[in-house]
This record gives sequence, C-alpha cells and structure tokens, in this order.
Amino acid sequence: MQPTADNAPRGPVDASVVPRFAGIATFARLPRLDEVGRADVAIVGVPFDSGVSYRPGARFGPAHVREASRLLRPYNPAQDVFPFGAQQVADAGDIAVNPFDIAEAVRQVEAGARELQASAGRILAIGGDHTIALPLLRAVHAQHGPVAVLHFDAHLDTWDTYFGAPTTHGTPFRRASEEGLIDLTASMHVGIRGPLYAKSDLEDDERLGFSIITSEYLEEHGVASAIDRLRARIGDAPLYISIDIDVLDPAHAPGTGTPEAGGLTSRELLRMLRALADRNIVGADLVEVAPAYDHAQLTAVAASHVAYELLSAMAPRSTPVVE
Ligand SMILES: N=C(N)NCCCC(=O)O
Ligand SMILES: [Zn+2]
Ligand SMILES: [Zn+2]
Repeated sequence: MQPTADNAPRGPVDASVVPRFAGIATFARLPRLDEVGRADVAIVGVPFDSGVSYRPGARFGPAHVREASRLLRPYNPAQDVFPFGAQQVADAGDIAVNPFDIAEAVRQVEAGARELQASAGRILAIGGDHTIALPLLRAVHAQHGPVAVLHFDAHLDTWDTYFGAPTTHGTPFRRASEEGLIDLTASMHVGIRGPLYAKSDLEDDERLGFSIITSEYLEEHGVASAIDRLRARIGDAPLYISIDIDVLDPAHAPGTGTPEAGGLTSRELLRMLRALADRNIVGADLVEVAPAYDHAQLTAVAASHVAYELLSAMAPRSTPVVE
C-alpha cells in the first residue's frame, strides 16, 4: 500500500486532478525541496557542459529530463516499490555554475552538493556533462570515504588530459582515482565499447581501479551474467552510480554529445539497475543528455526512467529484497 499517514512523504502532483502536462516541471512533478524542508533523496540539476570534447548541449539536459518525466507513475511493479512513497524525494532545482571557468564550476558543484547534503540523505544529480562526476564524488567522499563507483558508459572516462586540460568529461574517473575518492577493489565500468586512443588506455584504466563489462560481453553472456559480475565486484561497499546516457545505443538515446554504435538497450540498463536495490547506494548522477540531438524526447524519456529506477533502487524496503 502507498503510505497515507500524515507524516508520509509528499509525492508527485496527482495526475487525475491536475493533468500531467500542466504546471512547471519538477522531476516527476515532485515537490521542490524548499516546499518539504528536507528529503531522503534530492534530485538536483547541474546545467554545465563546458567540459565536452565534441558536441555541446548537455547544459540543457536537466530541463529536458524534467520535462520528459511528467508521465512517471507512483508505483514501480518491476521493483514492487513506491519510490516516492517509501522515502521523501524532492527536486532541489539546479546548481548554478560558471560556464566560462571549468575549475570554478567544479568548485561550485562540490560546494552545492555539500550544502545539499545538509538537507538530503542522498543526491541524484542530473547533468550536464560527465565532468560533474568529479566534484560530486568529492562531496560523497567527504561523507563516506572511498566509494565503489559503478559507471555505466560507452567511454572509460579515465583518460588523462584533453588539450592539456585535466578536468573534462573524458577524465573524471582518473582524477577521482588519483585523489583516492574511489574504492579501487570494487569499481567497475559497464557498457564500454568503441574505438580507443591506444591499447594502453585499458592498462591505465585497470591500474586506476576499474574492471570492465563491455557491451560485447553483455551481448555474448547476457544481462544475468553481467549482474552476477557487477554484484560480486561491488560487494557491500558504499556505492556511487554514475550513468552516462551514451551507454545506451544511439537508437535508444540519440540526444548525447559523443554517441557510439553498438550500445545497450534501455531494457538492459533498467534491469541492471533493479539488481542494485539491496546495495548501499550513497549517491548517483545521470549525465550527457543533450536535447539538441534528441528526437521525440527519446533520450529524455529513457533518462527519466533510468532516474526512476535508481530512485526505486534507493527506496527502503520493509521486506528483504530477493534477487
Ligand atoms: N564522457 C563522455 N560522454 N565522453 C567522453 C569522450 C571523450 C573523448 O572525446 O574521447
Ligand atoms: Zn560516454
Ligand atoms: Zn561519460
């Protein structure tokens, strides 16, 4: 049953009373954080894309994902949970960051996340390009110490520099590893595919603490096998989940800056996320949605459902989750 007590979490606007296409878009038509005071999970937009190496436009991602999230409903049968009833989820708006100065923007994202941590148990950030994972991990590390990073992406994002710049959307996990933010024994990329710069990219990546489930592995061995591997790797470490929407095939998510053929279906990604409901998820980001390249909200619909599945996995269970 959906909780109905007076102190129950405040959920989305009732779509049978106010049509879902009416009103200003918060994520899933949830209340704003300033309306509820504090939240178990705060959704926050990070409209920053000055770290991209190819197509720009992910700065418009947060608004696009919110707009496409109007159709989400309160009960998630796939996880048998009311993600907005079992916990208070609220939309904290956007962190305003400097689009002309990456170093300052990164400081602003970390400061914004730390401030939010005072009134929210966990943060789900919506980007923005993948640069933002670095300051978000800094904020999470300040609370939890080194975390297992489960990173869904076509790209390793453990490269060193671009044009000499150390802080870009292709480098956040190398910086995070160098800074000791991640658990080197429990971190993993899922969905990696496509051309690299050199064979040594993979050696560097392993040294930096990641193991890899490639897109090819998923095709060859299936989602169930991938789930076994990623659960074994993560163990019971505090878990940070970073999802670059380009992990999906461009057929499922065309609206992104560095698309790579041969990717996952949204069905595969959603299923893997469902397998994380019994883990200690301490934070998450969902990045690289670039609406200028989207069509019919394909990418944003996929992204909003990915966020919904993450929120469902974060929701506390009254009974133990069975695999
Ligand atoms: N994080 C994303 N989406 N892309 C990184 C690609 C870096 C490159 O241009 O090689
Ligand atoms: Zn990527
Ligand atoms: Zn990425």
